[in-house]
Order: sequence, then C-alpha cells, then structure tokens
Amino acid sequence: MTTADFEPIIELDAFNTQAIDCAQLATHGYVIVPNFLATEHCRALFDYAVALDPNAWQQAGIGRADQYTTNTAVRQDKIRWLHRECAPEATYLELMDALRVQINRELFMGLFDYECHLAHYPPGAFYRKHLDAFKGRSNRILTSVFYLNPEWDTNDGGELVMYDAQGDVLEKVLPEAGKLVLFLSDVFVHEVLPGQRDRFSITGWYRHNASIGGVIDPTR
Ligand SMILES: O=C(O)CCC(=O)C(=O)O
Ligand SMILES: [Fe+2]
Repeated sequence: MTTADFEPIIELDAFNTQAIDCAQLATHGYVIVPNFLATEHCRALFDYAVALDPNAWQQAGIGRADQYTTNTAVRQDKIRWLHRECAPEATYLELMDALRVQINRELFMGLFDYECHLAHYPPGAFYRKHLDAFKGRSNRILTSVFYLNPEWDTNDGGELVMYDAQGDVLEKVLPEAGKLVLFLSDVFVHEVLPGQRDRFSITGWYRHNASIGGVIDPTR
C-alpha cells in the first residue's frame, strides 16, 4: 500500500486545544496531555502507520546533516519524516501548526516551524538517555511526542522516562493512544525503555528561525 491510497484522516478541528495546559508548560517546561486527539483519529493514524510499506521507513540516526550516523547501541527505532504532499500526514502537520500558533499566542515562544517523523520501535527496541537539543547549538525548542498505541498496558513497557536536573526520574509516561507530551528540547534528558509490543508514535520539534542571510536553517 502506498501513502497515496489514503484520504486525509483527521479533521483540522479534531484536536483538543482546551486540553493543552500552557500554564503548566510555562511553569514546569513540560506538559502531558492524555487526550490530545480522539480515539478514532489516533486509530486512523495507527492503522496508517501499521499499513505503510516497509520501504517507507528508515533506520533512525543521531546527529544532523554531516554529523548524522545510525547507531543501534543508542537508538533502534525506524522513522518516517512526514510530508505535506501526503494527505494523511499533512493533516497531522496542520494540527501541530495550529498548536504552534496557540502556544505562541499564549506563551510568546516565537516558534517558527515544525518538523516531525513517525517512529516505530519493534519489541525490545529502545532509545538511550539523550537530550534532543544542546543549548545554543540547535534551533529545536520544543519537543512533541504523540502516541498511537491502542490498549497499551503497564506490562507492555516502552515508557518514555523523563529526568530532572539531578538525574532523578521526573515522569514515566506510558505510550498510550491519544497522549501528547510537550517538553523543552534542551532541558529534559529522556529515554525510551524497551517494550513488549510494536510501539508507534509521532515525534516532532518546534523550531526557532535560525536563518542566516535569509537562508533558512536546514531541517533535521
Ligand atoms: O518516543 C518517545 O517516547 C520519545 C522519542 C524520542 O526521544 C526522540 O525521538 O527523540
Ligand atoms: Fe528524544
């Protein structure tokens, strides 16, 4: 099945703006939103991800541009960058852009754009402790992780673990369908624990405009 076989699968007004507690994000630097998207929309995205051709996925890497390498000792997921040209992917990008506008309006964060990829962690796959951005060395400001997994149980593992500045566990997040996590990309060290089942999510980053001389900083 190719991506062109799918119609748009979520409505632009589908996401629950009320569910996003911007005050929590401003105060703590992160927020966990249990019901960002309704079950049917999550299910549609999940079915889409599951049905994708294996060739639609690539081994995830670490670092950007010429620093980019795949290192399966660090991360073992497969990813697929979302594209506006692909209808089911475009609607998610539009939703996240609407959220960008909302966050800018409420928190004046000056978020400029957004990039994201689907991620598939097969059983046992992990992503070791890392930061998504290093202070002053990346234009990634705010990370979003949206989970697609129906009926995910504590026994299934695969938690996102977030750490505080002391290295103590701050949050252990089950990757349950409909849940969105937002956190400041250069503040929270986090990891993905191995799970028992295939784990699907959409991870993205809101970015500042780090353009130099009118050339927009390349994505990824
Ligand atoms: O899937 C998750 O819970 C987090 C993924 C992640 O940390 C990343 O892709 O940078
Ligand atoms: Fe990360």
